Amino acid sequence: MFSSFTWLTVAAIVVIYFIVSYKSKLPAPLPPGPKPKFFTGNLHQLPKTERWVAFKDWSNLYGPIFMYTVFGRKFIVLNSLKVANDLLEGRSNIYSDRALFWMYHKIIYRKLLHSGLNARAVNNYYNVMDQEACTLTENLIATPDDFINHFRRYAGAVVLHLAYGWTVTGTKDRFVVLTKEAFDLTMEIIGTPGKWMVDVFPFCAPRPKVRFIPSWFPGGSFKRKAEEYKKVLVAVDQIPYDWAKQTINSGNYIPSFTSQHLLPEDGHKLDAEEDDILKWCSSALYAGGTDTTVAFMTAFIAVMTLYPSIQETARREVDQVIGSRKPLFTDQNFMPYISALIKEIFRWAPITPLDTVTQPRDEDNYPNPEEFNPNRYLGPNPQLDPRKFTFGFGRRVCPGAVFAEASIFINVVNILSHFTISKAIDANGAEIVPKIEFVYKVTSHIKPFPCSIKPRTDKVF
Ligand code: HEM
Repeated sequence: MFSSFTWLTVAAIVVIYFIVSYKSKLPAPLPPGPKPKFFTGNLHQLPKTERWVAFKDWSNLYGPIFMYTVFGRKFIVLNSLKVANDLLEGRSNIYSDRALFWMYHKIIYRKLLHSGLNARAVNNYYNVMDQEACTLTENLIATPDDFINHFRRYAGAVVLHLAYGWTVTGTKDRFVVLTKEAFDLTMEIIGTPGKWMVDVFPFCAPRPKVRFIPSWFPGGSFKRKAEEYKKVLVAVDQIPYDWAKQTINSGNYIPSFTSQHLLPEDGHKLDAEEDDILKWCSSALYAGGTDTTVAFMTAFIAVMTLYPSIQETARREVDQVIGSRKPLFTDQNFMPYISALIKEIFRWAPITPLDTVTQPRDEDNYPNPEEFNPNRYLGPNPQLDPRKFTFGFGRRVCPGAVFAEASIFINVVNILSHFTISKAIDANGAEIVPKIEFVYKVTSHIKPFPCSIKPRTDKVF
């Protein structure tokens, strides 16, 4: 017979076993954060523009990892470079996932992207960047106030060339219009938390079980919209890709990311699945490569408008190195101030705010963080290079970083070499100081602002 002591011991072991196994099944605890409201979460506390202001306060209260919610969606913020590096570089195998939309066959997908955009591959695209930079100069001379659209045309043209070997003609170019439409829709869907009922109540996603939600149901318009979106998003994946395949098969094609993978040097033929992934990669290039470049170039013009003495220092270096010739990519090695200027724009006007919004305003790495000052990166004790975070971390790092930096460099130098940027003048003859406001979707942009971009009168080309 067992003694009562034995029974008690067995009972205690069983209870402990159940507690331990129950706890091990519980999800890991979520980080702390501000108390959300029942329906809207922390939306009321999120600033519409400089989000890092709220993030900094929350970080002081809750530590470098905290969480906020918007209409039921949870956002975890890593508010220090150390934490981001530890989790996203050191443990990237568990912390690099994205929403399902982005996870599609990720290994092959990333391999293709990185091999198509490494430094050697990017060499092949210098010519197109150069040609499109000339078109940009012509456009800026013709209609300078339209500078943001000109940047969009530039970025679209180089990326469509890179992805498909397509040459953009005019502003109403077929593929530019198609890809822009798809991009805007994507931003609308994934960039505005809680806009769609499906975001707020994920169970409304158009799965067979919930198809019963009628499209006339309040908030159910996502279903109608989803059909429209699907048409555009399928078209943007398929139409340029089919065109590229057709020209590649005809033998009369411009080398591109698509041709590089459809006709690999080892003669390997893609199977149906690889073909699908390649199609998806090519359209991801547009999504990743255009808006980011436009955001950077817009910030560059804003900074040049606000800080004429920085513009002068930068232009002096450009003139010293290139004189009246065209800039070359190798000129970067001889332009430390321009490199510092580009780094400071990356820090001061972060392009991918969800990844990097707080790091640029981190006082430990950047004393007096609000000040725009390229000298941070010059001299014997340079401050942290913002490219360590602006292009993301670990497995999710931007595959287009080399391409982006080359493209940005050539345009910054070209514009400084050809134009003077200054404040616009109002009807009373007074200078208009542009108000810098950021708009957030997936990327962060400075809102359109007035300025004057005029061809230089002090230089003969
Ligand atoms: C200033 C310019 C750019 C910045 C700051 C930037 C930044 C980033 C960041 C932070 C990510 C990772 C996003 C995440 O963690 O989910 C990313 C992804 C990506 N970028 Fe860039 N990017 C730039 C330009 C470009 C260009 C020019 C291209 C193409 C030519 C490009 C292609 C991509 C692609 C395809 C992805 C997705 C990669 C994946 O899904 O694994 N980017 N970019």
